[in-house]
Amino acid sequence: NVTCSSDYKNYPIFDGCTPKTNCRRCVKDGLVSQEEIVSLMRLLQNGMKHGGSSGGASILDLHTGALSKGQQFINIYKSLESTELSETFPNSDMQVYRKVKNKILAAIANEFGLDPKKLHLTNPTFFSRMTTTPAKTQHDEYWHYHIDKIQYGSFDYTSLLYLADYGSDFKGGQFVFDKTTNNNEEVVIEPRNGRVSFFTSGSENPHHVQKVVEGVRYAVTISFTCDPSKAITDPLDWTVFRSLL
Ligand SMILES: O=C(O)CCC(=O)C(=O)O
Ligand SMILES: [Fe+2]
Repeated sequence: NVTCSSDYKNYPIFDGCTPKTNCRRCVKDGLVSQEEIVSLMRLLQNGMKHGGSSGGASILDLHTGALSKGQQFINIYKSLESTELSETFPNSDMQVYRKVKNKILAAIANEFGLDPKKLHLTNPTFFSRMTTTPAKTQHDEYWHYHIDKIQYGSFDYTSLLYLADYGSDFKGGQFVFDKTTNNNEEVVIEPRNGRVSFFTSGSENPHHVQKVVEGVRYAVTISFTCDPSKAITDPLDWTVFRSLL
């Protein structure tokens, strides 16, 4: 448990959801199965084939279609044909993505004693790939100290799902909760395949990612808000998506 910051007061408050006196950090293993990890890695790798940053950090956002490419971002939903899209992101894997998101939402609601209906997915929610390639733009500089609520605004609860193992798939790249005025100790989270870490998004939980010094680090940032006006929807099935074109 950590003492909640007052960051949340600068935003609309949603009773029974907005962190007030119950701020925490939590790590859970075993929530996501190896089979589910395989599906998520397929989505990530298939998507990255069509892009990838020229620097060390690439993202793929399945909600907006944003994909790092070179020094910029493209919208993969606009740049691929609909048949290519359904091959790149099979519906069965997209279903796993939605299911895993719902499991994490349920775990957060349970941990914080919230009604899961009050918690909504928000932007940005994205896959990340971090490598040792030197940064070319600011977007590649993933290692900076930050506070999610300040950086992203809508976030109230941040979750991170790791898709690679620290120590074997990559070296460096540990997640660090930095010291605060109330908390004089750094806490390091070791990324592990299938490990889910979640925490309240305010200044009580400042953090950074150490630079990756070897190998490739894969993760998903899955973000939640209490503000229904900041909610985003799940990516659609391609059969539905295509019928809308
Ligand atoms: O990948 C991680 O461990 C942390 C990423 C992060 O801090 C963020 O997306 O805001
Ligand atoms: Fe963060």
